[in-house]
This record gives sequence, C-alpha cells and structure tokens, in this order.
Amino acid sequence: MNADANAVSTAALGEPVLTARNLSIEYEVDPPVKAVRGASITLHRGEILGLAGESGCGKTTLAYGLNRLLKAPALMTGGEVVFHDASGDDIDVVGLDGEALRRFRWNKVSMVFQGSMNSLNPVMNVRKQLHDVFTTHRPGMKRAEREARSAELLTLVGVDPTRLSSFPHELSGGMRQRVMIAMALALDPQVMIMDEPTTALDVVVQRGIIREIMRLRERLGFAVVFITHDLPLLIEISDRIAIMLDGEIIEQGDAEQIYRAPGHPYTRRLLSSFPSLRGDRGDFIRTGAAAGGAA
Ligand SMILES: Nc1ncnc2c1ncn2[C@@H]1O[C@H](COP(=O)(O)OP(=O)(O)OP(=O)(O)O)[C@@H](O)[C@H]1O
Repeated sequence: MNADANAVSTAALGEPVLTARNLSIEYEVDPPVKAVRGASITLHRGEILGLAGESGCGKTTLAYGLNRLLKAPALMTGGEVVFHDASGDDIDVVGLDGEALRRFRWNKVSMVFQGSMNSLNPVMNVRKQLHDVFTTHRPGMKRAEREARSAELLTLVGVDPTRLSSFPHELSGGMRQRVMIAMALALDPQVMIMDEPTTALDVVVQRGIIREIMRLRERLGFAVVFITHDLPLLIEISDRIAIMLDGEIIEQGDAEQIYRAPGHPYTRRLLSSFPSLRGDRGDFIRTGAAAGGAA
C-alpha cells in the first residue's frame, strides 16, 4: 500500500464508524477454507468504501463477518470489529450476543444481500414486510406511524407508495431491489453493507439504483461498504477502495489513487482486465472535472 498517499487522503476523511482489525474467518469444512485472512479495514462516517476482488476472494464472507451474520460452518477465528456509534460509544461487535446483537443488527449496520430482491416473502405484500421490520425492532410504534414511515421509505427509494399493497411478483426486479434497500434503510442505520446490490439487473436499471443510493447517502449521511466485481463502477462511486485477494486486503486507498497509481501488481492486473476503464465512462465520478455528475 502507498502509505503516503493513504495518509493524505485519510486526513480529509471523517471519523471512523466501523473498524475491522486482523479479521480471520474460516469455513470449518474438510479441508478448512481460510476465506478471510487478517483483513483490516476502516470505514469512515458517510463514506463509500468499495470492496473489490475476483470471485471467491472472500468479499461476501468479510461482509457477513462485519455484521455478525456468519453461520456455521463459518467461524470467526481472530480479530476484532468495532462500531463507533454516533453517540460516542464504541461497540465490540464480536462480543455481542443475544438481545444486544439483535439490537445492533439492522439498527446500526444493515445489509443488502447479493440477490436479495429474490428474498422478499412471495406471499406477503410490501406493506406487511416493511411493517414487520418495525413490529420487530420498534415495538412501541403505532400502526399509523408504521404506515407513514413505510410510505416515506418507498418514496425515498423511488417507488410509488401505492406499491405498499403489491406482492413481490407484481414488481419488476429493479423495484424489488429498491424495496430491499428501503428495508435496509428502515431503522436509519449508520452503515449499510451492500453486496452486489444491482448485479442481477440490467444496466439501465442498475444505474438508476446506484444513483438513488448515491443520493440517499448524500441526504441521510450513512456510510456504505459496496461490494462488486465491477471495478469501473466502484472507481466511479467510491471514496476509497479496498482490494482483496485470497482472503487478504492487499491494498486500500483513495479511489482516484487506486485508479491512477495502483501500488500492488494484482491491483494493476485487475484494472487492466477492464478495458472499459480506458473508455468513455465516468458519469458518476465525483472528483476532478466530472464533479457533480452523480446527481
Ligand atoms: N459455506 C461454505 N463452505 C465452505 N466454503 C465456503 C462456503 N462459503 C464460501 N466458501 C468459500 O470461501 C471462499 C470465499 O467465498 P466468498 O463467497 O466470501 O467470496 P466472494 O469474493 O464473495 O465471491 P463472489 O464474488 O463469487 O460472491 C471461497 O473459496 C468459497 O468457496
């Protein structure tokens, strides 16, 4: 990693909101798979951190580890994850359990999963699924408040609130994904982890949703860990990028720096595998001449 460049870019960033240090995660199968090996990342308040790397390098496993969503045979074998709450408290995420863990998840850090648009319950309308989030996590909320907040959330993600009465099969893939983003936003989290949130959608719909995420981030101020294979997209939308290879974070820095002066040979190889990076893209980039293009 280029330490000097990183120091300069870090100085301009906000306070950390989520820090992972030396995180290691194994799948206890035979033979065991060391999916994440000593990974350290820092997510700053309000920033978009892109996580890139080829299929199987451990991105999803790391994301699940950050939010304590790992299930057997996955096991966190070392390291720490600390959430720096807006209240000033530091929360040891690895040490959470029971009620404390339930309160942490979705409230502080929420997640939009890979292919999650297919995880809406097919026999419940959108209203019921949004209301359920509040019934579970905000038991004091009155029905009218749940209804108002659900309609507000749909509007936020660009879906007409009349769609509260729709069932998932009545919505397009893009709309379903927007509903999933609305659910992830429901409890006003400080961090959203988005794992390939638009990969299954066609390019035009994908771009619309990415624009919406950028707008919401500007407006609501949450930080994002954004995972995708699409490195050109990451370079456009991220403030900083972490590159993962075989379970390790091999380089982490300012998106512009990763693009213009990649420090690691693997990052250079990854960049050169996207011919489009040399082409006419960049309508989202918020640095240099194209600033403001995200609107
Ligand atoms: N349930 C499991 N049991 C055993 N090994 C697993 C399991 N899930 C994932 N792995 C292995 O862990 C490694 C990391 O997988 P992971 O899904 O985190 O990678 P990824 O970078 O997110 O890949 P993709 O981009 O294809 O989703 C891979 O070698 C994968 O085969």
